[in-house]
Amino acid sequence: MHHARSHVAGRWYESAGLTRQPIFSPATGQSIGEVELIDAAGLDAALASAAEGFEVWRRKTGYERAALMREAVAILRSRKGDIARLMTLEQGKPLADAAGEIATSADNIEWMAEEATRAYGRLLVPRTTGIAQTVRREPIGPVAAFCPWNFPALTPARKIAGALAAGCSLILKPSEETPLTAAEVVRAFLDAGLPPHVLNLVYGAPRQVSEHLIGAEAIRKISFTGSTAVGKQLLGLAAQGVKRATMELGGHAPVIVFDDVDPVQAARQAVAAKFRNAGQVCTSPTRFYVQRGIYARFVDAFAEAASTLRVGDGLSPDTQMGPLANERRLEAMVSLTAATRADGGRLVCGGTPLEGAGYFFPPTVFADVPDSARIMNEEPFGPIVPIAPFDQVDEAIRRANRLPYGLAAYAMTRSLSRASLASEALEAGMVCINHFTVSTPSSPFGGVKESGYGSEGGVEGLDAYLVTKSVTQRSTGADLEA
Ligand SMILES: NC(=O)C1=CN([C@@H]2O[C@H](COP(=O)(O)OP(=O)(O)OC[C@H]3O[C@@H](n4cnc5c(N)ncnc54)[C@H](O)[C@@H]3O)[C@@H](O)[C@H]2O)C=CC1
Ligand SMILES: O=Cc1ccc(S(=O)(=O)O)cc1
Repeated sequence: MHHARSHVAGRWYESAGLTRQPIFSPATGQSIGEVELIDAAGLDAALASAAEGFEVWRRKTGYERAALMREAVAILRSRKGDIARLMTLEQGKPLADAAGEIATSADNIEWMAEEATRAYGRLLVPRTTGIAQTVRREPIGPVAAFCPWNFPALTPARKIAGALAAGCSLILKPSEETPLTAAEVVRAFLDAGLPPHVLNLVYGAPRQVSEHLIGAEAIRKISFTGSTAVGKQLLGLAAQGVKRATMELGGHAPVIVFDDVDPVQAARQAVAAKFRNAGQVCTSPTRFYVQRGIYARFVDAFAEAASTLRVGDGLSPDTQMGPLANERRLEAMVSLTAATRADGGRLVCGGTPLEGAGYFFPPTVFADVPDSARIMNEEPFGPIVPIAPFDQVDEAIRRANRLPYGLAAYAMTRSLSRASLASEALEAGMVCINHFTVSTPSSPFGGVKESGYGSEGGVEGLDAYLVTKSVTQRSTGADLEA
């Protein structure tokens, strides 16, 4: 059995009477261990620790921070196989995807470590002699970072990387549903020699933890990845203390497939992206608008590729799509399938939960889904996909932009002018043309509209943890001489 507990002020946190919560394997529905939920005293200790850690870490040079981060990267890479197994066990995704996520996490930390040496300020040209004007970039302060369960390593890694590179300390609250992987990411930094107090790890009742931490004076910035609904609550709390926030919230990514592409190739490429992590990805290609000339062939090819995906336990090497991460998502898929049928969608494949233990739902494809359907408006966050035809280019763009979300958007075309039009007109923080890899370590990851604001990754991901100070210094003049 596995056991997860908070790590506060340089120690694994222990206290009598802490509530314990089971950790479930999504592949079996059975408990694989427990996570201890921190109490208020533990949160206060984490706050004091983060304040102390900030004073230590901000004084390190960018080169010292980078060296430590690179050491953590080496440790993560050396433990990739073991951590990936834990991730698959508690989250469900196929082992190869879990290993890929650890590799990507390491790449992100490595890239941000290099960026730690480039947090340049500016030297301004003064208007008066005897004046030196500089712009300094300084770490914002202790950060509270909240992560969900769909990317149990990458989301913590991105937040830790940006904060540490900038010189901030952190209190990280991963999802209590996938606590084991996040603990291993933190352990890599501790084993690399990160000074105590710089990175605190807490598991707890989410609302209690976020209210306690965001309301505390010590915390200067929050970073949250999760649903738009929870993001709005946390933003409200942050506003009370005028605290900076990075918000990576929900999405409902449109995919516009123009009639100049090969529908079979396009469908196969889209299937691999759509069912990655069983569709539980905020940037998942979600609503497909396919130009009428290739619509029928695209739907057929999509359904064929989707229905031949091998669904099973992520620990099995044959598995291409694992279970949903928790029972709530399975229930949500059953409900959304019924709603999409009732809303006029034509079921092409899937639609019924797989028999047996675990939270398995098959790749499910609906065609002819009207924009009024619930699934065209609510983030499905699972392996169900609605497809609809369109006729005119401007119609497709308008329908793609009609939701309050703006995280990722995709277009497939061989036409340069259509590609340029889509890049410009789609209201999203990330646009991909003819592929589905929305992010790399150097690219800013973030959304617009109700998908949030701020970015992780890229130079923007470092900037998110820095404040700007303008310093004007006059050389000592005769008037000040003793
Ligand atoms: N942007 C993303 O990557 C994610 C988006 N979601 C969205 O949320 C929907 C529902 O997901 P659920 O986990 O069932 O529900 P949820 O919205 O309650 O939770 C989402 C995440 O936020 C955390 N959370 C919830 N309340 C919190 C609070 N008061 N303070 C701090 N953290 C809090 C949870 O621990 C979880 O990790 C999904 O269908 C999807 O639309 C969920 C996970 C990740
Ligand atoms: O849901 C969050 C999320 C989405 C995408 C990626 S990736 O960069 O495409 O791996 C990671 C996390």
